[in-house]
Amino acid sequence: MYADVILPLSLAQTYTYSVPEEYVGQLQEGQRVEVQFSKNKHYAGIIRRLHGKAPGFKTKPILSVIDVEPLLTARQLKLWDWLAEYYGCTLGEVMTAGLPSHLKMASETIITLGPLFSDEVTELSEDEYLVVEALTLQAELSLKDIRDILQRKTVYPVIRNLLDRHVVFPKEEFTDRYKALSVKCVRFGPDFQTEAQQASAFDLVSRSERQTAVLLEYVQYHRTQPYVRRTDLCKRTGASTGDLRAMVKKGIFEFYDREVSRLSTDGEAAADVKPLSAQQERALAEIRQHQADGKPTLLHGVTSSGKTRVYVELMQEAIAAGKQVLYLLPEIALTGQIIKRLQHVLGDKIMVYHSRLNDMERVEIWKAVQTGKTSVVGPRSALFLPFTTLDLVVVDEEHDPSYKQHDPNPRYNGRDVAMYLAQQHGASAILGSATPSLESWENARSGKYGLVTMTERHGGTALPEIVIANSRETNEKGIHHPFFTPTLLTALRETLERGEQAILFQNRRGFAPVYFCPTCEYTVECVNCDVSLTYHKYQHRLRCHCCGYVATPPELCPACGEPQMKLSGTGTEKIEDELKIFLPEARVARMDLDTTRGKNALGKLLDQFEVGELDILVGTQMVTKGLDFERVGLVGVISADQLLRFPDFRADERAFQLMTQVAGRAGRRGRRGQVIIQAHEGSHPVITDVVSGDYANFIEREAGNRQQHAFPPYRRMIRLQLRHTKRATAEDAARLLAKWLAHSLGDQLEGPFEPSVARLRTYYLQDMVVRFPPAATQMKRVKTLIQRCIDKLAQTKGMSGVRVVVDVDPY
Ligand SMILES: Nc1ncnc2c1ncn2[C@@H]1O[C@H](COP(=O)(O)OP(=O)(O)OP(=O)(O)O)[C@@H](O)[C@H]1O
Ligand SMILES: [Zn+2]
Repeated sequence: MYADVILPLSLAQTYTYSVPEEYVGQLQEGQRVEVQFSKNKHYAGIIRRLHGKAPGFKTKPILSVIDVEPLLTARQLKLWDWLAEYYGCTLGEVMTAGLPSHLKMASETIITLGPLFSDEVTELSEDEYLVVEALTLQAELSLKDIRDILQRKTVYPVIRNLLDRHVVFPKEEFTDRYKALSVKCVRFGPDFQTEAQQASAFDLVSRSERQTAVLLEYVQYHRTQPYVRRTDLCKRTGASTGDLRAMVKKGIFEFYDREVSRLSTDGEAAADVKPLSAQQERALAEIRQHQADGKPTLLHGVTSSGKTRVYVELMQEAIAAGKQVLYLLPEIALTGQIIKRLQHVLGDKIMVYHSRLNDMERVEIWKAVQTGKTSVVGPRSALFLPFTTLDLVVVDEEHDPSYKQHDPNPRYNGRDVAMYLAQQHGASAILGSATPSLESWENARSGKYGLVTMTERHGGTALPEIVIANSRETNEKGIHHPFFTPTLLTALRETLERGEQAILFQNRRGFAPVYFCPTCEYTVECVNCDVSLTYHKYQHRLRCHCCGYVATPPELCPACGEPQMKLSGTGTEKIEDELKIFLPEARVARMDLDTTRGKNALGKLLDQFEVGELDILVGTQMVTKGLDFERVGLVGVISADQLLRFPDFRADERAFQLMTQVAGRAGRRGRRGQVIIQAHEGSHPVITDVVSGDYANFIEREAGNRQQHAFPPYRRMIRLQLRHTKRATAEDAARLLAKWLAHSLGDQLEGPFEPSVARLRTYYLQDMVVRFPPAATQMKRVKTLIQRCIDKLAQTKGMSGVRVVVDVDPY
């Protein structure tokens, strides 16, 4: 008997091993087994198939069985198959993306003793004991070391047991594992424990209306909530922390820190949700109709129309029926308010899966999901969890480009995989956005999806007023500023005077994207990539935004020796910097990749903005995503032209989405918000549609353009990228491959050509693009052809080192 095993490698789909007599009858698909790969390398692989067909080579035996029960469900294996097939990658690459590293073990995996380990952990087997003893002496060991220590070939089952019992840990996740999050809460002080004492507290505060209100609210709120957070109490009564402190001084209250798990709300009771508005009721009824017809729904609701409340209603229902829900979000939106809102109403029934979790937390969620009782909110990686009773899949902000994984394989689109997953489970699916992607809009138009629209903002607030400021505008002295028009500055001042907040959007981080010599026009470029280095003022460094290369800015021009290097272009850092000159009093913070790298940095920033410790938030596209703040009165788009100039067939769509989304952050409650878009080309049709909020007009024109120029979704698209460290080899390979492909594809093939960044991380790049009609048979034909040609290239003399990256739906 033989087993085809998936290994975390990108060579072949599976690797065949023989099943030793002792394991026959024990093995199942989806189980992990330990196998030897090369001479010295062991892996935990996953059984994909068991069969009796001997391969044409001598097989190695399976060394040990790691799992008693399969780790992967049959559905997951099918999903993996589909991903590998559709996106043209290996199952091993899917495995690498889909399994928490805790569950992948390989010879080089390093383990250490867990910090909670004490000698009291008994019931260690003899082998386990040996490992633990070695670890107390040596701090860390690789699985290979352990094989030597135990003097046996197979150590994975031993390690698995130790991992499961948290005696040992894979090393990578040692950082901040036990840092529990805590929240400040309020409770009665020791002298106010009885009802009589509590009644007397009212006398103590009778002179202060505010404190009386706080006390009253506390008593009532505490009836429904096991814990009362300080911030909640302040919010509900309008009291300040100072008011509460005064009451602590009187001994009535005391503050305490309550630890909360980062994974769940720790059994906190779910709160009641607000009743649905008429618009939400109607949307819900329509969604149910589409569900009954077995169709996914596209929920197109303007910004702040209250789409989340609609999802929550459906999620509650599914969860109450004992089923699972998967709520997908773009990664960046995950830190914030939406999580709080979901947990507020769904309590510990929903867990948050995101990239900032450590591996142990991931495994914890994996196991919880496997029981079929836990629902999940997460980014695209949550699609790989072992759902068993999935009933509803929500894809929020479905238009968001970050659903696509660009690198490495599998280069999948989370939204599209979500649709497959939903279908696989017979779950209903909802895609939501204020600016639906053209693909989804087209699916709705063709009747494949049901369409539900919400045109009003919740609470009847008007959509913000959008005005265009000409970038060339000068002030009263005739002076022109490169990125602050007088219109924007005036509006900023007025906003702050009203006590409101502002958001400024510029899609470029750093201080200035170009550092050049005005004398000879030399531009400092990355040594690894064909891009100019971005100047970061705060660190006084030049950085490559493609590969991370860092350099000190040269004082003299490296080409001509002139000492007057200059900066050009505008990044978020520069905007933040210059704001200090125009608005010295304003409290400004920046939100981009550079300021949000730390584990909790982003959450902290958003909290500060929420409670009003900041006046202006300057940021990249991060600030456009799903933020819901009460007091944002103004949104400024620093340069619309920059968004529209992007060299991509989706540039217009992206620009429309970004501007509409960021505009939607303004005036979400109460006063109507204001949006200022700075542009040279203010009459660009995309800007006109953003200003009038005319999605229909925009999308119909966009659909027409794409149809006319044969772009997705009216054509399928596959991009091939060849990479090699020698330019000539990359070019030769590209020419060869293109010749073979063109033979069958004719003018469906474009290229080869150099992409706009022609060298990346020391590799020279050559691109080609295949566009073809969307029939499924075509897809199969093209992919088979591509694979054949790539195989042929690999066998061509001198070309074996050329890497070919296949990207299906590369957008
Ligand atoms: N039924 C309701 N009762 C009370 N408040 C509501 C209700 N529905 C929505 N809201 C409030 O309206 C605001 C906007 O809702 P929400 O954030 O869900 O909008 P959205 O459609 O997701 O917007 P965006 O696409 O801009 O993210 C939120 O502050 C939310 O709390
Ligand atoms: Zn670089």
